[in-house]
Amino acid sequence: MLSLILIYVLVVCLGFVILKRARSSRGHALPPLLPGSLPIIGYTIQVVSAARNQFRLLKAVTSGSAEKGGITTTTFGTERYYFITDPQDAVTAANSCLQRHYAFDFCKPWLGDGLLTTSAETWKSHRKLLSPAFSLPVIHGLLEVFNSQSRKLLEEVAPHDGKGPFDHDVYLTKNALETLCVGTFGINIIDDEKFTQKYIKSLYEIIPMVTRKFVEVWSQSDFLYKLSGLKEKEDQLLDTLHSMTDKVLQEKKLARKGKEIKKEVTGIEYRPFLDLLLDLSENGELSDQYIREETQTIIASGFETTSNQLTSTLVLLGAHPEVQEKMYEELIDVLQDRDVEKEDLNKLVYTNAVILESLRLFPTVPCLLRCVDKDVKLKNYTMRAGSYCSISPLVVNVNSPWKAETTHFEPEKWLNGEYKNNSEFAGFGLGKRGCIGKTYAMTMMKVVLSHFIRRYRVQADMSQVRVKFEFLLKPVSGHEIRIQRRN
Ligand code: HEM
Repeated sequence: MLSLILIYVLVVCLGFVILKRARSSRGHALPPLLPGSLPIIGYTIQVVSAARNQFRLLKAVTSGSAEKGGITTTTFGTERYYFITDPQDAVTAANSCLQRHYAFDFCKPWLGDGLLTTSAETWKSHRKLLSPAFSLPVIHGLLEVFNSQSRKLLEEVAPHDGKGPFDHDVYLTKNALETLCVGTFGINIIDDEKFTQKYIKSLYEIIPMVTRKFVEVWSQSDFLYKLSGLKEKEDQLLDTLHSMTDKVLQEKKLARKGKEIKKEVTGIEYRPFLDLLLDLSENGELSDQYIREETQTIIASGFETTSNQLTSTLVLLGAHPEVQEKMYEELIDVLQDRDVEKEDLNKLVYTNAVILESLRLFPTVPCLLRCVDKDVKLKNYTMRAGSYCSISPLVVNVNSPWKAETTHFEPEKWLNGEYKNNSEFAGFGLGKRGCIGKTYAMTMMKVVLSHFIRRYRVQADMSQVRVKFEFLLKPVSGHEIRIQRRN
């Protein structure tokens, strides 16, 4: 009797899946199947078995789609996914699908309804409100902070000068968090070293918990999540992460009391991020809750991305001494031994190409996941409403098969026109909902590298580098560098 019931349930489930699939492709030819997809269950086995190695999964879907001409499709559970690596289709998809994938909802207990996680309906007004705080004049106003933070970093790593390899990521992460707080929030709360370390540790722990929820489907049930003890752990981590935001807001409000806030940089009126929000809150236009969520979002998205990209860039430079020397020559030529000023930024063309090349090979954000909430017409296919799409900068950036694990690092290609930093370059995302912090990140990374490479000669061995993917692509071992002070 029990086996009959089981067979009946199985048949009903299968019928449901087939019906849903038929509806999701109705009237439109589907793109080629992602290699490895099985009938009915699609890519479910691969996704579930990749819970602890999502990088392998990302690599498989990315190279599979590139091989099949730039777009493939498969299913996971009852849901249809499109994998896009064709550059033009990627731009169309990114501009048409503004709603992020439901996996971002798993971050909501942490980031609330901030810019990164907010729905497509509310996104436009949030973005309009925050954009002025990331404009060029504001970023130019932060150059002093970027320069002094970079000098601080040089002193912090000095004990490793002339010694063996060390994990520079630890120093870059702390420094980038500090820079973000001083620059974007206008306060230094990082005096409390233990507090910062606890914050960074909690961040490193919560990210895998959140990303695993996507593939470990059982943990999406509140009941099972609670039962497994993971909910309690998540709440503890959230306490630490939220206390950082509270500390930032508390200190900032104190610092503003009775103080005239700087209004002008380069003759154009600007407001740093947190001042802009607090001004609006004093006028009653924004709630405290909104400010808290946006502050959390900027902390979460603004420091590990840049530090991570810098970690990879230094490894690449360390493994390519000829590139490093060429960059050093440019830096000496433009800057000699002084700080970076705003007029210098456009003159550092080779340094700029080095950063872009690092973003091409090791895109810190290697996957853009969106909901397809209406039919979207691409060059040769139409994505059906009610499905999901994944765009991978890994291949979009080069329009050729996967190269990220090779040591093929050639910044020159950005200068001779082979690669173009145009609207199809996906290192900072694509289209309207791309990275709001792009100018901040590019400027900050340029300043840090300009100080670092002028002070130290860097050595690294790329052959041992191992990376992982948990929202961000991150080197986890073999990425250590050696430094030697230049004369
Ligand atoms: C190397 C550094 C960085 C890289 C590679 C990077 C990359 C990206 C990418 C690819 C996206 C789009 C994600 C998607 O479409 O799903 C994005 C969005 C975003 N980034 Fe960045 N980012 C960097 C630095 C920053 C910084 C410094 C900040 C803030 C200070 C920031 C804040 C954000 C925010 C708030 C969003 C969401 C934008 C929106 O939904 O409108 N990022 N970033």
